[in-house]
Amino acid sequence: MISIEIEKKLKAYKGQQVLQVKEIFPSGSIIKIYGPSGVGKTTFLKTIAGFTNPEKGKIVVEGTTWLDTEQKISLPPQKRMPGFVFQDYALFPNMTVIQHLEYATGDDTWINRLLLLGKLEPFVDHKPEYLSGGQQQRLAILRALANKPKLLLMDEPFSALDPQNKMALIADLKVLFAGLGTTVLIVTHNPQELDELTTRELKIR
Ligand SMILES: Nc1ncnc2c1ncn2[C@@H]1O[C@H](COP(=O)(O)OP(=O)(O)OP(=O)(O)O)[C@@H](O)[C@H]1O
Repeated sequence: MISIEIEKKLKAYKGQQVLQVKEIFPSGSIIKIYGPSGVGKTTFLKTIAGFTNPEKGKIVVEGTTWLDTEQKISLPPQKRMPGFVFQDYALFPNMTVIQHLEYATGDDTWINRLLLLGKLEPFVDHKPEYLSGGQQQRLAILRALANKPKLLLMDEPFSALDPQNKMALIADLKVLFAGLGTTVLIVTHNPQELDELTTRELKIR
């Protein structure tokens, strides 16, 4: 189970905006997160991962307290280590596809399964600049899955994929998430396209 209660002031251009979320997600649930532009969806994911802190809040993931502002507990990102698919991918420019995955895991069987899922086997020796936008985005997804995280945070993870690749990948991910029992939070601008995959939704207003 993942329990999240946060209150965070956003650096809004005009006025004061507060991101406020109080939710409990069962383990293994897949949640789509949506809401107006600028409401704080990306900031919400970054707060869970520990890249930024809220003024008030408590985050408990599978029995471990990641954050408790009252108790002055805030685990650093490297101790939380959820899988994270960044909106801009954040790939390593000097690493090939295979090196991105080997950096996160030594499990070659798992790496091969991921490469197949992302249709990236022909490109294992390519660095990001020699991949298309869609291939880069798929690599970002595979890298986030490489260490089989219990919690996966995805920020607009399918935005660069054509409809056919998107549908195929979503179907494969559904099976893979179920196998891992991973809880997945997916920020999307297009909630309908995730109907097949997600089991819950969270609207941030
Ligand atoms: N670390 C931070 N602390 C406080 N405010 C932040 C932080 N990072 C971003 N913000 C502010 O939070 C607001 C929301 O940004 P964010 O990117 O989270 O929105 P979003 O809902 O993901 O938007 P979009 O749908 O357009 O991607 C912006 O006004 C931004 O300036």
